[in-house]
Amino acid sequence: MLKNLHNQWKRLIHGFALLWEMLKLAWRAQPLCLLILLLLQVFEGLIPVASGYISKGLFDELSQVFRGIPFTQLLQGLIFLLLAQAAISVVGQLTSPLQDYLQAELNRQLTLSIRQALYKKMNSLSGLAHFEDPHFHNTLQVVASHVQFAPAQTLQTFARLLQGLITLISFFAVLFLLSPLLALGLGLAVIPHLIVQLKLNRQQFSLYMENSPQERRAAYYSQVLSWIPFAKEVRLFLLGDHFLQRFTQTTEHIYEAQRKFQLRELRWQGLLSMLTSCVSTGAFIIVVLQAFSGRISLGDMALYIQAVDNTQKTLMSMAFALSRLGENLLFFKQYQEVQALPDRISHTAHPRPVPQLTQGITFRNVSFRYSENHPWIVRHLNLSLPAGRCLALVGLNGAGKTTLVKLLTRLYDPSEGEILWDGIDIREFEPTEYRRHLGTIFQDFVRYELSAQENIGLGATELLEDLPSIEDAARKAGVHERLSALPHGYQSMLSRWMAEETDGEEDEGTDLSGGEWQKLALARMFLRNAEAIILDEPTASLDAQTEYELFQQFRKLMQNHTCLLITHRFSTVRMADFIAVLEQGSVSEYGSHEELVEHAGTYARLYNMQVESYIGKVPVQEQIG
Ligand SMILES: Nc1ncnc2c1ncn2[C@@H]1O[C@H](COP(=O)(O)OP(=O)(O)OP(=O)(O)O)[C@@H](O)[C@H]1O
Repeated sequence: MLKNLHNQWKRLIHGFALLWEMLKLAWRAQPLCLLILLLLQVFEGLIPVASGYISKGLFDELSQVFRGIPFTQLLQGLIFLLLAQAAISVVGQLTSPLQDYLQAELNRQLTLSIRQALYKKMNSLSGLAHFEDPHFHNTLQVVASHVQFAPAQTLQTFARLLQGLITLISFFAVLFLLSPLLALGLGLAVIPHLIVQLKLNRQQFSLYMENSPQERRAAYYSQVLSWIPFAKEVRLFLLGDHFLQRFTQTTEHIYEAQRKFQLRELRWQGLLSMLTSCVSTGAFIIVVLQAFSGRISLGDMALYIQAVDNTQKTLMSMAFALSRLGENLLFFKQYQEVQALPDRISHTAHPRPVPQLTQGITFRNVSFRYSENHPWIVRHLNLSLPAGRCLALVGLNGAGKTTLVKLLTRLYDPSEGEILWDGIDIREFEPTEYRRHLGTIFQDFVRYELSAQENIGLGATELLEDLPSIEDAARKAGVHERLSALPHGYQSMLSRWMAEETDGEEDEGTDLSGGEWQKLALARMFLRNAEAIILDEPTASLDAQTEYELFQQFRKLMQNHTCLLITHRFSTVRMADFIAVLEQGSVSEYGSHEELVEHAGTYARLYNMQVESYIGKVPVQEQIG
């Protein structure tokens, strides 16, 4: 029991420490608003006790009339009391809208600064590991679902607590003067409330964490049902009802857990309300008996009855506010957890400047697995990519080609071994600085729901407004003609979902074909003009002729660039200076196309299989000649 109380106490202290942190953020966001709000709360907290004293005065005046004192003698006091009551009422009414405005302004600033800090933190995580960790997403789910309202609610609740505390202290002092025992009894009656609320808070937090994966699943199903990328397949595979059923089942599962918790809460609150009623009835009886025995005046009785009533109500509302506060502070705790996450990519205290690549990139004895519970994907791999040359990486599905790209781009660091850039371990560079030297396209490149110009311009944000450079990049990727012919040229929105007015004209938005999008992604990479180019299946959606033409041009354009190319199309692979075959996590063959064909190993087998599959359609000479 004592240990339990101690734990509850520790949690309460921790809750207040979190609240203090939140108040510091609010102070930084809008100090003046916060200060005025707090002063207004103190003022509002004193109103009930002031009203209580005015009531006492009125009742005492009234009892004097009953005792035969002429009304005219009492008039002056009566007018003063009525004016004071009117003043309190008017000021109370006036401060209410002001309070609403200040609260809203403070909420806006605080929510914005918390969201900014959250996304800044996300941006600072330079690796992918956290984004693929389910625990991280559970935490993020709680933060993301609360960030819109939790800071505001926390402040409101804090304001209510402060106001309640002022009211409580003032009435408590009044009651203490009447009977210290009575005041103590009322004070002690709140302890069970507090213990139960803290316990319920903890259970609610566990409920959030338990429900978090389900919430994510439900959010995903609702995306599948309503987002454009899923619309085609959902309709053609008739998946609508299936996903609706999954969504409903998952949501009902979440609701069931919430229902159980709320019923438990209801039971406890019912019990506590009975306790409160007993205590306040006892207190009323004591006050009334004191009045009947003549120990206190009629006005005193009115004041004490108000004091008992208000103390109880305030205690109840404070206990409720504490539970709200607890819930919202849990959000803040998760937020702090996200803020404290270390980047899983190593950062050196004294990063070295990234030199221009003159010798090449070398993988030296590199091994990698996604986590200790995952199998090795890359094992003791050695590979070199000479500067200014093009290396094609070949291997079956799942051989680890994309994983190598993730290592080279520092989305992950190798578990063992090192990757060298002109002999320097790439971990000695600052990741962002290092990435400026890379131009990378993944097979799952992003189709930004933005204009054509922005889609290319994002390759080098400093050139976002530089249309000639963007057009030049589009020309290199062979997509300039298509983009120029769009209704609003490069300003056309490549989205039917985010379309808006362009140059004062209605733009319904448009979409590109898969191959055109791929060319656009290539244009984005060309705009970057990086010295090392990494292309992970950049041409999967291009037709054979376009791919052939593009690579002819690509070789010319990339003459002085170092290039790592991953593709399953051997017609493209053979254009590379070197080819490496990846098997069972390491390089099994390395050489030029001719050397590897002659070697008659895996490469030759895969190459011949692909050529044979074309033979019926295209003359052999055209394929291998
Ligand atoms: N984030 C991840 N977490 C755990 N395992 C992963 C992750 N990403 C990839 N893998 C596993 O690593 C292995 C290699 O995947 P990778 O994407 O590197 O292969 P690939 O050679 O590029 O394949 P493909 O030719 O199909 O694109 C696969 O078995 C895959 O299941």
